[in-house]
Amino acid sequence: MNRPPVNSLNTEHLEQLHRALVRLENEKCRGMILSSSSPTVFSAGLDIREMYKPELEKARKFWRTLQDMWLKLYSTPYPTVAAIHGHAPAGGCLLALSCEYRVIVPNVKIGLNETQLGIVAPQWFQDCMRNVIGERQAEKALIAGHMFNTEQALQVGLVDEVAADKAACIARAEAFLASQANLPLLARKTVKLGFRNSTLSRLMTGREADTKIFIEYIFQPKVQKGIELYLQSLSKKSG
Ligand SMILES: CCCCC/C=C\C/C=C\CC/C=C/CC(=O)SCCNC(=O)CCNC(=O)[C@H](O)C(C)(C)COP(=O)(O)OP(=O)(O)OC[C@H]1O[C@@H](n2cnc3c(N)ncnc32)[C@H](O)[C@@H]1OP(=O)(O)O
Repeated sequence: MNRPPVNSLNTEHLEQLHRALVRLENEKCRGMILSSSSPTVFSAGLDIREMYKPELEKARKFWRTLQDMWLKLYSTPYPTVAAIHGHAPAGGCLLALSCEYRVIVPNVKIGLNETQLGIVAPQWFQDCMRNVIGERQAEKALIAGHMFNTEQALQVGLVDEVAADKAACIARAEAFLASQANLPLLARKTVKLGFRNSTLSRLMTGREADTKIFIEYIFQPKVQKGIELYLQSLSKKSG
């Protein structure tokens, strides 16, 4: 990902990611490392400005593009690793959770923090967390909107490994891909999709309902007010 300053996910960036995933699949790619050009941020999650006083059709397109990108990422036939050498809140955490393996560096925060922002992580975000860290830990983390530090993320199983820095993180991600290289492709893909099928189907069969929930939620005046205040707090911080 290369969308400075924080790889926030707007419609255009989501479309780029989706196109890249389609191309990798068409080219029969043998593995992907999802990484960031930023030295300190993996991805800041959804671009909050896409949800602030949006036009209805633009908001719908934004959400559908996110769904398209995630459905592709979660179901890739090739192995995927997230090299998390920077913070990964909310949608950034979703990207990492959607890969098959996660390597992180020290001093990083990662988690689905939506509750803390006064919004609710959609069901499929929650499913991804549950699938990785289990029901009990996911429930606790989601209710609190907890951001895990590196050590906590490793302890709870949210990530698989800690590497010293970006170079080591990429090297460990490559090592994971190498460990998968000799597995028969069809068998590997079939098992992966078997594990992920119920989560994928839940969104695929409920896409319109999911979009409707998103639209109804973000268009509430009190939610808009919360988004406005959050945006102000973010830009005050950097200003
Ligand atoms: C089961 C039933 C379900 C029902 C569900 C119903 C409805 C669902 C409805 C809504 C769900 C919506 C889901 C949302 C998921 C998300 O991803 S929301 C996004 C959450 N992201 C965050 O909270 C991260 C915020 N950012 C940060 O914490 C920090 O920026 C950082 C990532 C840790 C990096 O810090 P750093 O110090 O390096 O950078 P700055 O903070 O100075 O930021 C630089 C610059 O970037 C802007 N910015 C940061 N994050 C975002 C963002 N996510 N979107 C847009 N812009 C962002 C920041 O404002 C600065 O801008 P500048 O002032 O112009 O320089």
